[in-house]
Amino acid sequence: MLHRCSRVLSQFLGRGNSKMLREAYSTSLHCVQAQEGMSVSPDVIAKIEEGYAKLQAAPECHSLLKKYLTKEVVDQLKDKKTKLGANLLDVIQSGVANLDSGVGVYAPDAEAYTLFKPLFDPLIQDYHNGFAPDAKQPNTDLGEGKTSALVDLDPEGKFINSTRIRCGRSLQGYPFNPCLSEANYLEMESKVKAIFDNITDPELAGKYFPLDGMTKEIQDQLIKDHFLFKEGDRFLQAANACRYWPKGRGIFHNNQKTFLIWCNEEDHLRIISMQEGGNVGQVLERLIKGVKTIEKQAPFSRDDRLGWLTFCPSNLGTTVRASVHIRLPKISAKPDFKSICDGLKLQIRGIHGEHSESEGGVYDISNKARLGLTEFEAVKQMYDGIAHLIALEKAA
Ligand SMILES: Nc1ncnc2c1ncn2[C@@H]1O[C@H](COP(=O)(O)OP(=O)(O)OP(=O)(O)O)[C@@H](O)[C@H]1O
Repeated sequence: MLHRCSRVLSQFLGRGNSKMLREAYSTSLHCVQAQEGMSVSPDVIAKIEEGYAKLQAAPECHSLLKKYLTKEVVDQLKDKKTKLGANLLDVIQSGVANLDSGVGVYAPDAEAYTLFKPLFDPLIQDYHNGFAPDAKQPNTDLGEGKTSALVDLDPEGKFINSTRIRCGRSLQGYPFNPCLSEANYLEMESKVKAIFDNITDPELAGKYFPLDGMTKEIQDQLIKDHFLFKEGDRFLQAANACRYWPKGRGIFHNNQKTFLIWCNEEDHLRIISMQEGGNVGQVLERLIKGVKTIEKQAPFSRDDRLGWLTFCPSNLGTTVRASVHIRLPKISAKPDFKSICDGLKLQIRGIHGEHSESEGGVYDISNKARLGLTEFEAVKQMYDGIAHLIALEKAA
């Protein structure tokens, strides 16, 4: 049996003192009793083996999961369990259910990254531009003092609709989605809400809107306007990441909706800065201020090798995805558009985010790698790549 205990500290939360909040936070971390001696049940092992066979038998599947879940890896890992009780099936089930996954794996808790490293390490190396098993994420450098170098990419407003930079953070002391209870979700939400209530900077201050109780109209409008996460993502659902929905989920935003924080979607927190146009420097400057404000009050999980820890290995390290919504009608019509973007280490998505299509010729283009480089370098990768694409478009 897995036992979790946590002490309620609501009497501390909500008071406007960040030191007090931080102390209250750290004394309420979870106590988790290890499950030593418990093995993985035969039916779970059978499902892992069936999953492996399903992937192998699917020619349409090109996920990194399929590439790196070899027979040897299955045999080596199928009977392993983390201290919180997560097994290989928890890691692979989304990619097995969704054969069109690009990555196909999630880490149910932080320990999964080390316990299941024969699967994670080569997959991480492949996704993050060759980040080797002995490589180490550099120290955090969000780009303080350097944002003025990122001048507006599109001062005439011909190509870029909007710019967005987000990063993810996991609250120390809590595992990731599949291992969280309903009480965990609610407790985390109340902790971060107290932190949000404490934001006083006029550019950042705003309000938290829980999903539970939000009208369908408001929710749909926020999604349509690109501010809020979608509901019912089949990749997350199959990863067991949507349990107790909408409990503990929500969005904080300032009045202008240029600084936003998602609570308990894929990651515990997603911190987002966005605005219309191509002024990357301004967007990054606001994100830096926001991240520094939040991290003063909440300790986040960071691994010496993998950097900031996230549920999906594609987000490890910096966790930064810096994107523009951009129209490049001439070059995006060319058959080599994707390979040009690959060469610039850029990822193309549709207008409504991952797994969506372009609309009206607008693409979401961002840095692809998030690990093995600093936060500023990740943003700069997008910045330089987009500057190059705009030059190609102008010349086409
Ligand atoms: N540059 C941008 N301008 C406006 N909206 C954006 C921009 N980039 C992304 N978005 C919007 O943000 C929302 C979330 O997108 P998406 O889920 O692809 O990315 P994400 O937040 O980086 O998370 P993940 O990579 O985990 O999916 C979507 O509505 C998407 O259209």
